[in-house]
Amino acid sequence: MSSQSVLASARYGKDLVRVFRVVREGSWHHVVEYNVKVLLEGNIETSYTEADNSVVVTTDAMKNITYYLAKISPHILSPERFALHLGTHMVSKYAHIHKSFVTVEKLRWSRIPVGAEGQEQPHPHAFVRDGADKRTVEVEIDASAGKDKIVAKVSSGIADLLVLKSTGSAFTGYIRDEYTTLREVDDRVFSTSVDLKYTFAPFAISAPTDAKGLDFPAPSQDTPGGVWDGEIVAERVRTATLEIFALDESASVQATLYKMAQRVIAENADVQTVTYNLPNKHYIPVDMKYIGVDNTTPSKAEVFVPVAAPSGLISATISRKQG
Ligand SMILES: O=c1[nH]c(=O)c2[nH]c(=O)[nH]c2[nH]1
Repeated sequence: MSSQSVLASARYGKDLVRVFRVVREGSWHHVVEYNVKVLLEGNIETSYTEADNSVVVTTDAMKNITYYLAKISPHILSPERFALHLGTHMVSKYAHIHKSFVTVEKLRWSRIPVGAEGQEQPHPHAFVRDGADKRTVEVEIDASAGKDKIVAKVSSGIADLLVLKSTGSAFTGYIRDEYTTLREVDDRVFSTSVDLKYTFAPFAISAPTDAKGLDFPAPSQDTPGGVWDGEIVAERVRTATLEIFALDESASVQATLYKMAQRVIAENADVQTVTYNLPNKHYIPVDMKYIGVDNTTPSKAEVFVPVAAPSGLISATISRKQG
């Protein structure tokens, strides 16, 4: 039995580490809430093949390191930088760990506007969950060429950004054959839950420098508005996505997706590729002919059934043209 199998790959760690951090600037507070995943690769094969736990950094320790860095990292307010800090810390702290994979999901906490109508000011320490969408960051730290030759790959994104428009969307001209029952429409409801991911070019990054490995220098080709300013990029991508969704006279989900992606690439010099996954959440006009009421002609359609399943699923990756 043993000669027939080989350990092809192995990776382990902690998932769903929930952490909330407050940073106080006097009475002006900043807060972040993250769901963190930390996975490691390296010389860990024998823990699988020989029950050798001497190579195991416990997943419990990974959770503790996550909380400790949440306490002391100067990068905690940026999910990109926090993930880079955590990932580089893991490979530099443990000699036999060559790669780390850190995922951070950032939940929305926005300042509550208070004050007289039209003169609202953001509250210094009261926040509201003003959307179910999440900002996501995935970092891969590769130290397999040496602890002084670490390469970082970062991709960021948005998940669960639910949008709907009640006009400004048509769908016509598609293949019509014996399987086609869909009616062509010049006006329909368009709703999707945006899931997108954009990648930055890989870059060299130094290991944490002090004895405890608690800080690390910026990436060598740090550029303003790039991975080091992830919040700026994320806000631009969110705004571009929402604006194109609202303003585009949509010919299809595919065509609107492409316009969103083109704007993301045009506005963010450090973004190399962007991938959108757009479910087409169908809203079907109720047929009321049985009672002599027209609710199916697009201009007369007012009552719809939101259909959870099945949904379309339109996806594409758009890259920056080289050269
Ligand atoms: O925007 C759309 N793209 C499709 O590919 C498709 N297919 C379908 O049935 N409805 C739609 N809508």
